[in-house]
Amino acid sequence: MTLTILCSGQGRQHSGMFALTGDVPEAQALFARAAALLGGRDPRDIVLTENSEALHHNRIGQILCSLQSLAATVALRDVIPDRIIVAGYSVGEVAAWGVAGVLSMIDTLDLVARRAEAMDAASPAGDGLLFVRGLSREVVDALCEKHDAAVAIVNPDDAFIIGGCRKALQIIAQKAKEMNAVRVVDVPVEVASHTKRLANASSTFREILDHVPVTLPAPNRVRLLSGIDASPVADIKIGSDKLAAQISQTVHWADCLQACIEGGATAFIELGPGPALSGMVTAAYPGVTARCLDDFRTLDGARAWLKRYS
Ligand SMILES: CC(C)(COP(=O)(O)OP(=O)(O)OC[C@H]1O[C@@H](n2cnc3c(N)ncnc32)[C@H](O)[C@@H]1OP(=O)(O)O)[C@@H](O)C(=O)NCCC(=O)NCCSC(=O)CC(=O)O
Repeated sequence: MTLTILCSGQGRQHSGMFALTGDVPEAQALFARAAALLGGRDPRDIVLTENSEALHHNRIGQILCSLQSLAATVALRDVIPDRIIVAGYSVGEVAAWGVAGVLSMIDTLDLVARRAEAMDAASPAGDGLLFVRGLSREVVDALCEKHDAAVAIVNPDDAFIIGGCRKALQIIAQKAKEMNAVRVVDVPVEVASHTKRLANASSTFREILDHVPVTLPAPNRVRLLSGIDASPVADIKIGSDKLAAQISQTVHWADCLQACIEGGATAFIELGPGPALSGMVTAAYPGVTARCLDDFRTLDGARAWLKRYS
């Protein structure tokens, strides 16, 4: 039995997201660091007091999502097995490096903040992401080419995240509906992540990575995957190149999940806000168990479930 930990990307931040992790003593240093990165405001207060729009601003969103993956990991550390696969979706890939022990958790949070700043600096105002399910890759590519957008993330089962300026995304959404796409939804993310529009942010982030201590390969029984090609991350230079490149290159998430399955994954837990990734696993691999932290009412419930795999 092999457990896979999935670290969420932006989009599902919510007021109750720290209900299980906020009081965990081992996570207090992480909450304190996140507060320092958020201008002295405690992330637990931010999620309770700010509206949904504020929680989905790029920099705040990246910090909140990553903080939750890291806090949940320290909270559940005693029941996380040594042998795991770790993969992160979008900004979750940086958190995955922290979860895998390749970066210190504090460095991970700092890096996420710097990544967000580089992306905000590089991003034209009014950019965003759109979700489309039910059209082929060829059709989606053609729509993107025509309207100056690009496939940001390839999800399982003909589901795509498309990045571009909101005006272009509106036109693509309309056309996709006319073509009978099964589902078309705006994603509450305010940058066109994983598209060439953020090429400058990749370069900036690559330089930043050179100044952070990285321990690669990961500990013996930890397999860490790269989002852009689903291969194991084993080398510092190549790994850093890919982690920076993913800011402006398509993430092949369907391939990543398939690599987890081929690597022996029999159960998945999503550590982050919301059920987006665990839901994708359940839909794409019906025989595999997938849960997210938000499925549990208590940390003890999550712990009991994880004990089956430790
Ligand atoms: C965009 C979404 C809200 C779309 O989810 P939805 O649930 O609305 O849509 P969906 O198509 O998956 O599911 C709709 C219905 O179809 C069903 N369904 C699911 N999979 C199916 C399949 N393969 N075939 C047929 N039906 C399927 C579901 O059960 C659901 O049923 P029913 O309706 O019966 O329930 C979600 O994918 C999401 O939250 N994604 C995470 C956000 C994201 O992608 N963020 C980008 C990160 S970028 C980032 O992080 C930037 C950075 O920093 O780099």
